[in-house]
Amino acid sequence: MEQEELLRQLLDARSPINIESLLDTITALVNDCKIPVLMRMKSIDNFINRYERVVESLSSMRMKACDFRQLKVIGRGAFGEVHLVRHNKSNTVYAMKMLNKDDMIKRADSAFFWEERDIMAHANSDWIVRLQYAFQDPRYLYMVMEYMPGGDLVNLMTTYDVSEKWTRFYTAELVEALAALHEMGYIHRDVKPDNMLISRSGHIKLADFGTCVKMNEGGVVRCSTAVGTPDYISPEVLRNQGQDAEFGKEVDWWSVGVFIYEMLIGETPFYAEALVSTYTNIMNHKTSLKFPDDAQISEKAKDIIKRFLSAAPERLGKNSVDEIRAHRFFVNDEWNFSTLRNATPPIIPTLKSDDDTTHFEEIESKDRDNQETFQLPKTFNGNQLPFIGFTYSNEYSPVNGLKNQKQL
Ligand SMILES: CN(C)[C@H]1CCc2nc(NC(=O)c3cccc([C@H]4CCCN4C(=O)Nc4cccc(C#N)c4)c3)sc2C1
Repeated sequence: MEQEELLRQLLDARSPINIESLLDTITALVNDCKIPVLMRMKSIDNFINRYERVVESLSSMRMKACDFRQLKVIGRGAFGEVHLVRHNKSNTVYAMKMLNKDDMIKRADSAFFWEERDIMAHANSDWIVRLQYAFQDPRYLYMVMEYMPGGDLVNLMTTYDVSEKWTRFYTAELVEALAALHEMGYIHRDVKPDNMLISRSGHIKLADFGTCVKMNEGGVVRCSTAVGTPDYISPEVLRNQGQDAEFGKEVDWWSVGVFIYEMLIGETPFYAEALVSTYTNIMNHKTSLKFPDDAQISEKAKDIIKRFLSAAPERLGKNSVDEIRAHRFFVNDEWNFSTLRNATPPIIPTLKSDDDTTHFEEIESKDRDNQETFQLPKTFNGNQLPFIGFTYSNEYSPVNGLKNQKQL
């Protein structure tokens, strides 16, 4: 029986001792010990002599960056970039996010990517960008994700004057996407147009889950760091900065209110030159929330914005997603929440090819990966340990290969 159970864990993509994780472990150990000062110790020198070539040949057989052709930089974040790439073997185009391990170690910030990896790997939802592969080398983590050729909603808002009809459609899709994420037990905490991407069909998906956090059984999160982008952050997350605060998924519904306002008015409701003034406006939202007199915005749009931009206990969505879906702002004669996925989106991206990037801003690549920025550590720091278990494949991998064998 133990044999069976052990074999099951080796083949289970979610098990910490699945084969991909064990291969990560031996690779990490060799990379962390293969430094001259450590190899003066006999036991380490013997270990490296036995395993160095094993790990080299292993790495040549596993997925690596050069299996992909870099086509274009399509995005940049705090610890890395997203590139449009083409997989040499399948010729398929993907968005490949690269996170710099050195930066994460230096900033002691090397755990946020687990939620992003797990959500995109296991969501299996039309509303969440899918992870095809995750792999790594001594310098970077790589997430190979589906390419969203329509770009993000920031780009859409700067390209078009968004009508209430369009806003209704994108807000409904955002509500469904957040409902799916909350259903998985996560709060996003950084909902903003930059994280809503348009697929080839014109429907949107949530992306960039670095700020996500798992709710506990009570559906709340105890966490002091205020994470998120100032303009979209809810008052309760702001107020409790530093102290151990408890908040729930309603923080995401606040951001939906900011999103609707921004699409209809053209700027965020609490924007101010100085950051501290933005915070003050958010804390005093009861008095600071204003609609410009010349804004063409319907009463029902104003109402839903006010219902989202209210204190947590009475915020729309606090009790259920259905109370959001029932709001009269969404009433229209073309779709409802159950037919939304089949409705015709406002914009269907016109694409000349599968690697068309016209809907993404030009970004020059910061090619910092020249060697000198990468100095060998002086002693064993275990710098590769935080990344063990990150490697994942949505399809063929040693794990699935073994699973498909008859004898298992
Ligand atoms: C402070 N700690 C705790 C952490 C809080 C959360 C966090 N997130 C980070 N994130 C990053 O460092 C990062 C790197 C590249 C791109 C992107 C996004 C921002 C720009 C575009 N982007 C993105 O993910 N795009 C994307 C994603 C999926 C598909 C497609 C396509 N097509 C495009 C983010 S660093 C960091 C620190």
